[in-house]
Amino acid sequence: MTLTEIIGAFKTKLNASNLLNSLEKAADFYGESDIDSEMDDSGETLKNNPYSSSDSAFVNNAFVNNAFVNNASVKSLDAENVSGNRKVPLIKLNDVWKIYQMGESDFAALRGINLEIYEGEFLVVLGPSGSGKSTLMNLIGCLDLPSRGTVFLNSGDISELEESELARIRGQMIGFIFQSFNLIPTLNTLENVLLPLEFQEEDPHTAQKKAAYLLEIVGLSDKKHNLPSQLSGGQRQRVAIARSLAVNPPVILADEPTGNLDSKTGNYILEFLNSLNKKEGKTVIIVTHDLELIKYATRIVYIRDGRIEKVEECILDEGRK
Ligand SMILES: Nc1ncnc2c1ncn2[C@@H]1O[C@H](COP(=O)(O)OP(=O)(O)OP(=O)(O)O)[C@@H](O)[C@H]1O
Repeated sequence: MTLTEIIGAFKTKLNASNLLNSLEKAADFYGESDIDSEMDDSGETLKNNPYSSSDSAFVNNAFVNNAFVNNASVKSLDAENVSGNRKVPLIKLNDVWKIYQMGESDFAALRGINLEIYEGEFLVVLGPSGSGKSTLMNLIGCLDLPSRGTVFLNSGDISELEESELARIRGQMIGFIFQSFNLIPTLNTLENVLLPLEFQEEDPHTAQKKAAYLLEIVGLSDKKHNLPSQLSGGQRQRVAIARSLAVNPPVILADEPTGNLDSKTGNYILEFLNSLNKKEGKTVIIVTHDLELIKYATRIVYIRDGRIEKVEECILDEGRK
């Protein structure tokens, strides 16, 4: 199987019926009332959902059964090599160290991290400023490589991959939501959301429809032609979320997603991520120092001074689903 075929197997659709709750929340939040008109008679599909033509369900078992890379030289943790019925982790960090050079001296930002992350988790990584959260997120998101130890992404050792392969996996598998939004200042809202689709060489007409659809989901249909500088912080964050969802990635990594937002917008964004996790089955990984976020977590990883201090499993009650 080629890398393209493997990635193709992971490309999934946004399930329209499952998105309705998110849309309804968005409608409530922004005081819009025309969302119902988008539904067909059964109330289950959105007429204009450009993601609904795909034929695969979101949670695809292929995701846990295939390595990213069909390369004999890559260390593999194939299902057959795992004893019993234990699931194969989507992401696995094995004794990971990150050491930054500081002039003559070295600084170890991560010191022997061991962590397994499974498909469908809502993982919250909590820790004080400087504890290594962003460094950890960069490694989980294949944006950086460890100084020592190994990062496996769906059983493939990422350090064995060419940068071009890593970039491709990042582009198609992982939606990043950063504190700084990372929007391109010279591109308007629509163009920013179109960017990853163009990178993926999506057909221009479909790409336009997808971008418009996502801006509708995040309540910014009327801001398509605004530049980032003409948006509020919360609106920029919502554009960043729309862009991160454009290629429908199965994994969403967020670094302080509510960082500088007012509490209403922050809550809306968290509810939206929660909905993507609980209803769409997307794996959500958030690094933060905000204790408020733990109410959404299925697991909490506490990090301090570059080490995992403790890991807590969370049992969700009905009200938090
Ligand atoms: N490129 C770098 N060079 C040197 N030191 C770095 C570099 N990046 C991060 N560090 C150091 O590594 C440590 C961990 O940084 P990191 O950004 O991961 O922390 P954090 O937990 O995300 O902090 P915050 O919550 O303030 O964003 C800090 O002491 C930081 O100063």
